[in-house]
Amino acid sequence: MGMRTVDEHLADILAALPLVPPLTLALLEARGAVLAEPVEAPVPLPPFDNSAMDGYAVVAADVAAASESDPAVLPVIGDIAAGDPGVTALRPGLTARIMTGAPMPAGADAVIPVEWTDAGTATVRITRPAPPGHYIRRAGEDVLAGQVVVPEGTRLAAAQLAMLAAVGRSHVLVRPRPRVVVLSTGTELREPGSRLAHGQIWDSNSFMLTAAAQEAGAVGYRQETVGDDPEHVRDTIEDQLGRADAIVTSGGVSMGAHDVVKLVFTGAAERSVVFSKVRMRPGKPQGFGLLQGTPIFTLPGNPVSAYVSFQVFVRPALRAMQGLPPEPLPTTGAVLTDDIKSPAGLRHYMRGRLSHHRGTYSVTPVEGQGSHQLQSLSSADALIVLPEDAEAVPAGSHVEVMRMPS
Ligand SMILES: Nc1nc2c(c(=O)[nH]1)N[C@H]1C(S)=C(S)[C@@H](COP(=O)(O)OP(=O)(O)OC[C@H]3O[C@@H](n4cnc5c(N)ncnc54)[C@H](O)[C@@H]3O)O[C@H]1N2
Ligand code: MOO
Repeated sequence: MGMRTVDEHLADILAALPLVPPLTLALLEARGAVLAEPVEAPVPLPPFDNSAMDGYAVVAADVAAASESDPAVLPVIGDIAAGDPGVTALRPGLTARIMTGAPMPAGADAVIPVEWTDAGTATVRITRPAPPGHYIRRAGEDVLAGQVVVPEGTRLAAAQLAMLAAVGRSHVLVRPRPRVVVLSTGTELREPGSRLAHGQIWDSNSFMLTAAAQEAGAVGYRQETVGDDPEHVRDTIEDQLGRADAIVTSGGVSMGAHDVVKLVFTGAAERSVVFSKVRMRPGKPQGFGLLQGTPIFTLPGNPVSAYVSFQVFVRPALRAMQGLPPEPLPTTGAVLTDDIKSPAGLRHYMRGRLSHHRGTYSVTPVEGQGSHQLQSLSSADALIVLPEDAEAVPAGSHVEVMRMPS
């Protein structure tokens, strides 16, 4: 149970994590999942040459001399709508009306937008010339047949789902969002909406951690809180192993006489959970292990400690379980507005508020940096990350800041 650094603790977690097994999902079910196969286009996109405008398909040479004063007048032999092949070929001296997305007829080599014409339906007067190729979208100019359009390891959002549909895929092989079961422990905890007796508080961590799991791209399942009864805690967690890809608990991991999570998993049968002290503030007491192969993160109970622990360890881990790089929250550089002190030897995460002037961020620590002070977390939008060797950091210093999800 020696002290270890944030980086060491995260590296141990990442080394032990399993990947979520891949499965095949329908496209809209796959949003937020990570592609587990490279997807290739079976055909080029567009699949055929087509019109970029509503107008007239022509042989460019027929309109080369057209002008306002001397328009080209051509017979219109029919209409070509998108999805309807209609006219399939055009001889010189003729034209066909064509709509955006409709296939170009053989023989035509340009499209004249309707705005350059009198919009005629039997014959049309064209008042401007166009070079060959004008307003034609060529087959394959978006994607070539056989091209990988979405690589393996891509998280699927709206744009990628569109790409997959556009190459004809209804289902894809993905690593789904991990299912994260969240459990708060503590006999003092009551459900929000119920009455408190002296010494009791409303459970906030399980709501926070479930939402944070969702923000990290996982599926969060909140459990009702459990008291400091080891049997009950063990049974509840074991019951969840079947449906969880990961378990996150809060509370019961420090030095108290009733630190139930620690008690349960320090027993002989469950030695795979390791409890450690990490050189960070807040978030010193941490636990991590595998229960029958399922990762469990036992986070400290102080709400801000639980939040910071989640963002620093659990968020990257959930990404890694889907095969994504284990990146932290998005970070930015900012100029500190106030003098601050930081404990030597610990990585320090302070709640702050970012502001932006003329391309530069500045960050102001918020009042109330105790690990029980949720109001300052709730009013913050950033975590200021102060390295282990920082002690007195004056206003004007450049600091690294993690942006909290909003
Ligand atoms: N003698 C020592 N005491 C403590 C140490 C230590 O090293 N030596 N470490 C302190 C630090 S740092 C932290 S962080 C906490 C971690 O404690 P636990 O993980 O055992 O958490 P609890 O004791 O269960 O709770 C701590 C605190 O947080 C409140 N809490 C817990 N769960 C919730 C919840 N779901 N919603 C809202 N608030 C919650 C709880 O009531 C306590 O006030 O230990 C220090 N002690
Ligand atoms: O580490 Mo505790 O997390 O400082 O409050």
